Amino acid sequence: MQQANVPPKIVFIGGAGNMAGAVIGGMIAAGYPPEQILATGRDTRKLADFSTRWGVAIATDNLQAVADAEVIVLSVKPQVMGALCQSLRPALAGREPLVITLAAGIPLAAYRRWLGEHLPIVRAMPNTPSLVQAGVTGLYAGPGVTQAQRQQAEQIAGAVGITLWVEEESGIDQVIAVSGSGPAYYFLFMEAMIDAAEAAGMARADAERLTLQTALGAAKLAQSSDVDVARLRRNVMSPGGTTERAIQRFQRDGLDKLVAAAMHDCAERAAEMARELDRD
Ligand SMILES: NC(=O)C1=CN([C@@H]2O[C@H](COP(=O)(O)OP(=O)(O)OC[C@H]3O[C@@H](n4cnc5c(N)ncnc54)[C@H](OP(=O)(O)O)[C@@H]3O)[C@@H](O)[C@H]2O)C=CC1
Ligand SMILES: O=C(O)[C@@H]1CCC=N1
Repeated sequence: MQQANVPPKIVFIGGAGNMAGAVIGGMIAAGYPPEQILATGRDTRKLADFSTRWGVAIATDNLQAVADAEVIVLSVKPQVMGALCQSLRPALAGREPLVITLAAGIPLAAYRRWLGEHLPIVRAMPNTPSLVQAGVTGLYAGPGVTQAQRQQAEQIAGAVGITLWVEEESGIDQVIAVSGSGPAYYFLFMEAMIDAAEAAGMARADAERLTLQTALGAAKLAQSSDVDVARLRRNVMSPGGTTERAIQRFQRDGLDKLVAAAMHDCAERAAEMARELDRD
């Protein structure tokens, strides 16, 4: 029985991986007690390093790890999720811990098949900036998830950034295309700017410093501003000036169509992954 004011004991399966690691790091930075977190994995060295960094408990035995967990976060790659869930099933029979899955492209129906119909399951789609508490997490609650369990999911995701609950499961694929995969789009754009600045003669370290601070500044300005991003862009573009010339090039070469097509491909890949599961 959970004591008043003690946050739930959470087990992260695949806890030292990129995504769960970012969520755990962000939660601890936000004050979540590390002793309430258990991270599992297969690589003992990686787990030990992770535990040294964050002070959380670690384990390689998933079945033992979930035995008394109130919340179980599944964060393995989609390709191994089915086998993992089926291996957990015996430990979950007759119990109803909240299961939160971070995986892209696996529908709720598959978890219900693998784990049992009785479990309350939330699909969450976070992103790696959760590590610095600047994350975004999309959330979708399956059947049987209680209001208290929604709040538990919200408490975890809300500790590391902003949250958005979607009413339809397909909304998770839209969240993937915007914020789940989105950090990689910005990193790609930054890489391109750094490479171009270096090619034009700037020292790489200077190019990195200027590019990152510009990205941060633009995002902060947009977040604190009461005008939209199109207006902020126009504020930088003096008529007949330098920015206008650069923006004209982006627009002439179809940046908006390219972005829309890439986001479409991203969401479509999530749907395709779900179809591949059905064929297995
Ligand atoms: N990366 C991202 O930006 C995002 C990822 N996601 C989702 O998060 C999930 C994890 O992705 P990501 O963190 O990038 O992948 P990683 O490969 O970094 O992490 C997965 C972890 O799972 C562990 N693992 C594999 N098999 C088992 C097992 N049987 N038992 C316990 N642990 C196991 C691995 O540990 P070991 O090395 O010890 O085997 C590894 O640390 C995916 O489903 C992905 O769709 C969602 C949103 C964003
Ligand atoms: O690329 C992927 O499949 C995962 C899901 C969202 C971000 N990374």
